[in-house]
Amino acid sequence: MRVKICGITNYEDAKLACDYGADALGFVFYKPSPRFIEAGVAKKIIEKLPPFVTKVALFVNMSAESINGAMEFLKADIAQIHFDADEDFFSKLNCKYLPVVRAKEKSDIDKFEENYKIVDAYVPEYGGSGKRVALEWFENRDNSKIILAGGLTPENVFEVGRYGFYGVDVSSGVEERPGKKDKRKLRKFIELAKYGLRCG
Ligand SMILES: O=C(O)c1ccccc1N[C@@H]1O[C@H](COP(=O)(O)O)[C@@H](O)[C@H]1O
Repeated sequence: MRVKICGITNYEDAKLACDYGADALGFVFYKPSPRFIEAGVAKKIIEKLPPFVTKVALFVNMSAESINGAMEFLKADIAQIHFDADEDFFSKLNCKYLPVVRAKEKSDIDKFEENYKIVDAYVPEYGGSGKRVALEWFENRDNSKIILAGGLTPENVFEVGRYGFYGVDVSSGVEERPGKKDKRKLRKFIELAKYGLRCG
């Protein structure tokens, strides 16, 4: 499984995640989040990252025009659209994007059927809440275009291996405090998600 580590706020955490084998890093451009990062700071981190790590910029409730501008400035690879948006909105984006389904019920996970997408648990406030999606919703279906998010930790990531997800996305579950990653949790999460599950 591919692993995205979200909520990167500093180069030290970004470097550690890359060294441990993360496939993607996420930067949160949503001011109320404790993981919010200024665009200028994120840009400097992105410039230093290795070429084979995908740089993801996460947006909440922003216009397509503002997101296009931010993506151009950041030189990030993918925009994570962490709010409900319609086709008209997506058609205005000039960049690669990942829609997020904030799932309240099982039928929600079928949205954006043709796209790669993130499925996160619905919470009224946005993101990084640690709330989980019900895993039984993913039984007996093709999950190969789904990146599972929501409440994943080094302790529970082994549970998701058998569902055939494209990847997993974690933010709060690998932190020592909001906005700061925990070295041991980062390493354990990435190793278990990427390699541990194959043998187990
Ligand atoms: O990480 C944040 O602070 C955040 C803020 C606003 C929207 C989304 C956010 N993070 C995303 O939320 C999910 C689940 O996070 P967690 O692992 O449960 O803490 C994930 O997709 C993050 O990218």
